Amino acid sequence: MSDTTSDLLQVDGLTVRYGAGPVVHGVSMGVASGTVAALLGANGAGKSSTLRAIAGLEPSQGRVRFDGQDVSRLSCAQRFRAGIVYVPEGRAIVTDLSVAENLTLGSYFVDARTRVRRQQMVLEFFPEIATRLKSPAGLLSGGEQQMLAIGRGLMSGPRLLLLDEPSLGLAPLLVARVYERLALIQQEQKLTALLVEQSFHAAAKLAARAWVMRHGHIVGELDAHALRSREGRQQAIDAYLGARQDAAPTAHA
Ligand SMILES: Nc1ncnc2c1ncn2[C@@H]1O[C@H](COP(=O)(O)OP(=O)(O)OP(=O)(O)O)[C@@H](O)[C@H]1O
Repeated sequence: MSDTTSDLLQVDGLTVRYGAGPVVHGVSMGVASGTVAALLGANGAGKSSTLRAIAGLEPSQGRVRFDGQDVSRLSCAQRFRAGIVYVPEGRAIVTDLSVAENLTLGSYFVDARTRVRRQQMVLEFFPEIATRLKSPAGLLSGGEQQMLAIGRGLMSGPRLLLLDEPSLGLAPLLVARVYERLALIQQEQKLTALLVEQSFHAAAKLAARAWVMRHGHIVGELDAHALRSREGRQQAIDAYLGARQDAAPTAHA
């Protein structure tokens, strides 16, 4: 597993349990500063639980280090203030509030000047919502709501963005559009992000590293080369399905 001192996020032996048995079993991973990494896997593999535990939204065992500091005992609010920002799946925006108000929610604790600057930046990345600032967020299309959810995350000035399945429920064209924007943000803002995806295709274009989860375990790790090769794709699919245990993807660090 990747675990170098240059990693902004280091996770060691993370275990999450809701009832008796764990749904995430001792997961370890590292995300380097300025890179996007992905957690891949089928429904119920434990991806969201892992991401939510890193954000401090689920109780967990193991260690989460952020920028060299052990944040394992910090609350989700303290982790948020440290710069760990979780963008939930399902475009969890406040539908009754306007687009502008939703963006403000993401920057509640910053001064007005910073808020204006960040909003300008977000609207440049997502011009689709720039003309809809006064509309109730619930009237946006699915893709626009996802853009708003990511935009709200960016408003808080994240040092690490935790993106829970940005492609969920979107048509392929919209998935491509959302991922294009994420690539642009990564390029221009040197964003560090860990994203959870079921769609290998979507994540493979953006991520520099990925882990495949199955039944709460990491069963494979892919580097940028493997993510973009046909062979790597097949290995990941096999690992998703548990089809060829002997062919699970291996590290290319
Ligand atoms: N709050 C909860 N209480 C009890 N069990 C839960 C809870 N959240 C998730 N689980 C269970 O934990 C396991 C892992 O779920 P998780 O959502 O982390 O998987 P996932 O890989 O993100 O799946 P999906 O892609 O469908 O969201 C599943 O068996 C799920 O039913």
